Amino acid sequence: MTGIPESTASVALACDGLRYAFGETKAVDDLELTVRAGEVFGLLGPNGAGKTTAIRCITTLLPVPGGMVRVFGHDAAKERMAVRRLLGYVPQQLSADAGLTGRENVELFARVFDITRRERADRVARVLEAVDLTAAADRLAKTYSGGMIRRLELAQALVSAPRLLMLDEPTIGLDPIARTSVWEHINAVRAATGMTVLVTTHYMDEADQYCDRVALMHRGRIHALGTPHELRSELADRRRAEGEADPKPTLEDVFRDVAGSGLDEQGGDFRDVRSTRRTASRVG
Ligand SMILES: Nc1ncnc2c1ncn2[C@@H]1O[C@H](COP(=O)(O)OP(=O)(O)OP(=O)(O)O)[C@@H](O)[C@H]1O
Repeated sequence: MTGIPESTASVALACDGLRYAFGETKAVDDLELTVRAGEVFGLLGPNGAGKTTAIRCITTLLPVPGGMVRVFGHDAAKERMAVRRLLGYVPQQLSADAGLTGRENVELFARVFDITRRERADRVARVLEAVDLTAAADRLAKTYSGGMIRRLELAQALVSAPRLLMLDEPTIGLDPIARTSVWEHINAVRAATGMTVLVTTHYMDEADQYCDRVALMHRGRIHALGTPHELRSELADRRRAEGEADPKPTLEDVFRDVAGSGLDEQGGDFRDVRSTRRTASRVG
């Protein structure tokens, strides 16, 4: 942990001792996490680490049975509607309707968020433009590529102008060009609006490149936290002290070092991108 005191104004998300269990399985186990306003924060971990469960608690889709979650100071257990209004959420599962056009999909979300009729068309057009889907807006989503669908889902989440955008594995199953495009759009919107982004990913190279800070989660807890550079440098220093000549650890090396052999016991892997979740095939 960084140990830097955070003023309330600069904190987008605070989890304090968050716990969530499915029966005997402690999915989230005393999670301590602070995400600063305006940063892109990566929550990383192997399959089953507890990332999605934590995200569901933060988004109020699951209750908060133990500990505390605050989004911009609002208690996720007691002020659920206030928290929901501040959040945009792109889940792992498909959230676009293949039988609607891109524009209709985003309009649906605008209605759910009670955006007035007068404002709606303009807002929908603006977020479609922000994710580069203006030209394809009136085509059915089932004709979109995997990358376009992810950008459409991004537009759906952005239409309510969230202050905290939560993305659960936004680039899973996409080719490298589509992955870069999704990240470029996330970054452009962040630069334009100052929103905070919390993202989970199994792609360590993406986390290294695009996240301001990352937390390495394993078995429901955070085991390391810092900028990707800090985490890599710490491991390099340790390896150098152990006699390695010119260590150049990757973020994946850091995670293997933190999680140890437990990773293999769990059968989890950072690159375990299940083909069944391929975005394109989910829609087709
Ligand atoms: N609905 C559920 N019922 C029972 N156990 C569950 C349920 N959802 C998750 N779990 C268990 O809780 C633990 C955390 O799962 P979770 O999906 O939060 O992990 P994750 O880090 O998001 O994994 P992935 O990277 O595969 O999405 C795992 O042991 C999982 O098997």
